[in-house]
Amino acid sequence: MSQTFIDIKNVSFQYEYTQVLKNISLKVEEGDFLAILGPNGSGKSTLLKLLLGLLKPMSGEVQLFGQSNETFRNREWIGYVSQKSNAFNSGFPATVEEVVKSGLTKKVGLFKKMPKDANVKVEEALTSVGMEHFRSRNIGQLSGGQQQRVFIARALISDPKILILDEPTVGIDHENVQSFYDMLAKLNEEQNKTIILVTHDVDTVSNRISHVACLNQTIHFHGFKKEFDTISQTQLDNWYGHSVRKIH
Ligand SMILES: Nc1ncnc2c1ncn2[C@@H]1O[C@H](COP(=O)(O)OP(=O)(O)OP(=O)(O)O)[C@@H](O)[C@H]1O
Repeated sequence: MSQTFIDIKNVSFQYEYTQVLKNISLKVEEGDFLAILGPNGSGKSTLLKLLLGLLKPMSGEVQLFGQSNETFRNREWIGYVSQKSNAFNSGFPATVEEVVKSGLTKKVGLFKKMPKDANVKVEEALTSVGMEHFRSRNIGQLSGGQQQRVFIARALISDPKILILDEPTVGIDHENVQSFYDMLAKLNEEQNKTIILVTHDVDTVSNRISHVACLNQTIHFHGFKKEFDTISQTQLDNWYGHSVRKIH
């Protein structure tokens, strides 16, 4: 039986004056490949920050691997790639290898020595995202989509159980979005990574995803991708507050 990795129980959150999330309940099981969809400002990044323990709910509780987020210590089990991580200018002085290796500091600590097999781990992580031939390249000389893959490799190097990606397809052109999802699906299927990705773009939700959650202050829908496909355009427009395109 699969294990519940994330259990969000009736969580509400507000910044000083703005109520952002109301009574959110959501479970993520081991092996899920979940897309969280919602318009700009619907609370997606805030929800991720609550999951990562960067914010605390006003009410309700977030449990990670059966433990309260407050006391959860195995942070290396969760790999996170933030929004706009792929925004280096061409002169940025770091190679792909250096960027990926820096992901190990989460596991070994900032001032500890790198493990002997660090180079092998870099190779494995880069191969997982199809970037093994770019190891010596300067990070700033890669395209947005290639940089995004490198940051996923950086998150993968500490062998997380969950990979959380905030709007990873922003800046990737349409032809490459599908191969990007294929790469994520491979991580999900072959390496059993549970994946949560956030996007405000209904268009980019690929069939490779197993589950979809629609968020706009509350969770309007959470279920299998094939159930999501049966939701009417009008219903989606209502949740979004404006017209959205759903492309099959
Ligand atoms: N630090 C903050 N202080 C006050 N309000 C904030 C803060 N961060 C976000 N907000 C507000 O909370 C709401 C939700 O923001 P959030 O970034 O979670 O939305 P989002 O769904 O990720 O949006 P986007 O798709 O544009 O990235 C917005 O109205 C935003 O202006």
